Amino acid sequence: MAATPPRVLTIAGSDSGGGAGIQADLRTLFACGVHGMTAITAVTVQNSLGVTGYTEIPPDVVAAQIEAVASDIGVNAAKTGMLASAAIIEAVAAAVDRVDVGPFVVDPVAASMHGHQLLADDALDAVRTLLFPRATLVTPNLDEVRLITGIEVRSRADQRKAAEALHAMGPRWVLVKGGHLWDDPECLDVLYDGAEFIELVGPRYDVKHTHGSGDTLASAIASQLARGADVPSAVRFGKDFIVRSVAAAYPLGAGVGPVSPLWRLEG
Ligand SMILES: Nc1ncnc2c1ncn2[C@@H]1O[C@H](COP(=O)(O)OP(=O)(O)O)[C@@H](O)[C@H]1O
Ligand SMILES: Cc1ncc(COP(=O)(O)OP(=O)(O)O)c(N)n1
Repeated sequence: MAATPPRVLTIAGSDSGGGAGIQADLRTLFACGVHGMTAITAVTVQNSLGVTGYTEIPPDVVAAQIEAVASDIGVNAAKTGMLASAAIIEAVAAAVDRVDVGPFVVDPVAASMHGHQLLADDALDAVRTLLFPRATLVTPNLDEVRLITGIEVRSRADQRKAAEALHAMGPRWVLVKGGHLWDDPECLDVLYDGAEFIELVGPRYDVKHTHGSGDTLASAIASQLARGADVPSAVRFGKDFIVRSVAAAYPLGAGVGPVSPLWRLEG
């Protein structure tokens, strides 16, 4: 009998195309050698061309999924993705107060890469006041930074200003991802704990297929937090993991294909 691996809970939406959301999280968690568990928040109708609709899961069912796995299996780290509504965020915040989910990574997913809204407008306040203060780490992209703080990031210096503004909302660590800083020849992500800035620099690959990159990064980070890594080490692992996964991205359908963690299972 094998030993039980670390256990990671993802609280996120389903992507029927398999590129992002719960599907990307489980694929990444498996590739990182941990046991993945799910609290599904919404079922999206999605393919490589975008999202055409979604149905939300009732908030009490989202909370019940979290409590069911935490009370029996145990959770060494958790991450969030699409949470859809203020009511679901309220249910998630209350659930993670009731049970121990370990380090809590909040990826404040607001829209798909094609621009389809995945979070209600009136839920932003709940992200700021209910999720961020409970987070070990928040991982917004630059669109999410603008929605949450009002700061338009146009440079690496702006990324630091945004990190300070986000940190003031209560998370222990902030990772401002720089994938959308299109003019930057590299992809710089800035990690901040209120005292020190840590720059994670990676190449910017000229690829179309980057669907699910945010989910893959946050899941890879959560896998290391579940193993007991500190946040800077977990984020360094995640950055290396996403760079290799973007390099391994593949075409799918007529639109944008997914980044792929399968490189980790090969050879
Ligand atoms: N073309 C790319 N080449 C290499 N790394 C990338 C590329 N695009 C994004 N990344 C990296 O993928 C991660 C997610 O990036 P980002 O696009 O900013 O967020 P999101 O996927 O949530 O929109 C970050 O670590 C970022 O630096
Ligand atoms: C169900 C679901 N969750 C999250 C996303 C966002 O993924 P994507 O569109 O690839 O955007 P980024 O990963 O770049 O933030 C989604 N589309 N569906």
